Amino acid sequence: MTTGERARLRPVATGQRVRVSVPATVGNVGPGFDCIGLALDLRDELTVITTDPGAGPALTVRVAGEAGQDVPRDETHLVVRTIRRTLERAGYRAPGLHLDAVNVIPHGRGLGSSAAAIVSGVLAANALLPPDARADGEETFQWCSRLEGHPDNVAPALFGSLVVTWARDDGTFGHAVVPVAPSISPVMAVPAMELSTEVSRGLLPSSVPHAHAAANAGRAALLVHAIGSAPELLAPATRDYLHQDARAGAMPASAELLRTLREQGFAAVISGAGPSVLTLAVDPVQRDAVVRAIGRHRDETADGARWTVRTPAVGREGARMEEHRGSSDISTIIW
Ligand SMILES: Nc1ncnc2c1ncn2[C@@H]1O[C@H](COP(=O)(O)OP(=O)(O)O)[C@@H](O)[C@H]1O
Ligand SMILES: N[C@@H](CCOP(=O)(O)O)C(=O)O
Repeated sequence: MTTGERARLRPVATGQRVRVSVPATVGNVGPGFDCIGLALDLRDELTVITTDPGAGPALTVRVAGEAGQDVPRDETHLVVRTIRRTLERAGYRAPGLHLDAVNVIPHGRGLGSSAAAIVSGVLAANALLPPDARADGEETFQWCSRLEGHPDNVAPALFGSLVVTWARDDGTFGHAVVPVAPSISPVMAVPAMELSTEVSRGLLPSSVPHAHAAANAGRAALLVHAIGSAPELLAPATRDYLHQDARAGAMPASAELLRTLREQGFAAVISGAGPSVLTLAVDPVQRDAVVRAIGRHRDETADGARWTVRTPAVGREGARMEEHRGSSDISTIIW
């Protein structure tokens, strides 16, 4: 944006307060590379207030929880950058901004923290705009996907549940939400190490054998059936042929845990680009068995991964956006 264009941006109203909550997401879910994602009930919370810059600093950022010490507090903060870009795209700017973030989603572990940050920023910015300048749901999905690059994270972050996405010929994305069978119980094993999505994507081959592509198509189709109405098929339905082996060298402990769990018949996958390992248990009884199996693996192997095990429910609700008017607690849910 040129200086002249920037000067023409209109300020959004000061004194607005919006709150957004966005779930963690598991990209790929095994064979759904870059196109299937699942929301988990682990949610980042963000409050954004527009302030009068004459009365204090132009930007203040408060962060608690995951990566609280690591993320920047300035204009380079991912949510701040996203808010600014989204306002500018609509012809507006923020006079002064205060952000209050409570992060629950671990960073760089394959749980879609960057998608959650981008979705939070886009929804917050949209709510700060005058109603007639706001983007609708479809436009919001396209813009978030463009900023993030991975619709398999963005779609479940926005809409919840399991979502199948596809690239249209014109470069936009479609999405279809698939209900998840009520008994399905996720188990997430999160290692201490981080792996950036960018680094993990750099390990992928530029082409794959036709037989692998064909086998993968069968498993991805089966996944959509299994997750909705046939959880007993989840183990074969989560077999991937496109990305997990290629990335294993960057996360050997995750690859080893994945192998151990799949050998026991559990539906384990690398979560997103890794290095966390997600298992979709068919019901809560199997979920407890998976947790015990991870515990045994941890005791028997000195892999140094320092696994943390979490059992969040499926995120049946996507992002939630509340707009607060004035100083009262009365809010309107607008997403
Ligand atoms: N809530 C957040 N606030 C600020 N930056 C964030 C937030 N979430 C993610 N990020 C940025 O995104 C990076 C992680 O993104 P990525 O490598 O795609 O991993 P993943 O999305 O799997 O957690 C973090 O290191 C941080 O720079
Ligand atoms: N389809 C993407 C998913 C990346 O998810 P993240 O949570 O690791 O950012 C990929 O496999 O690269």
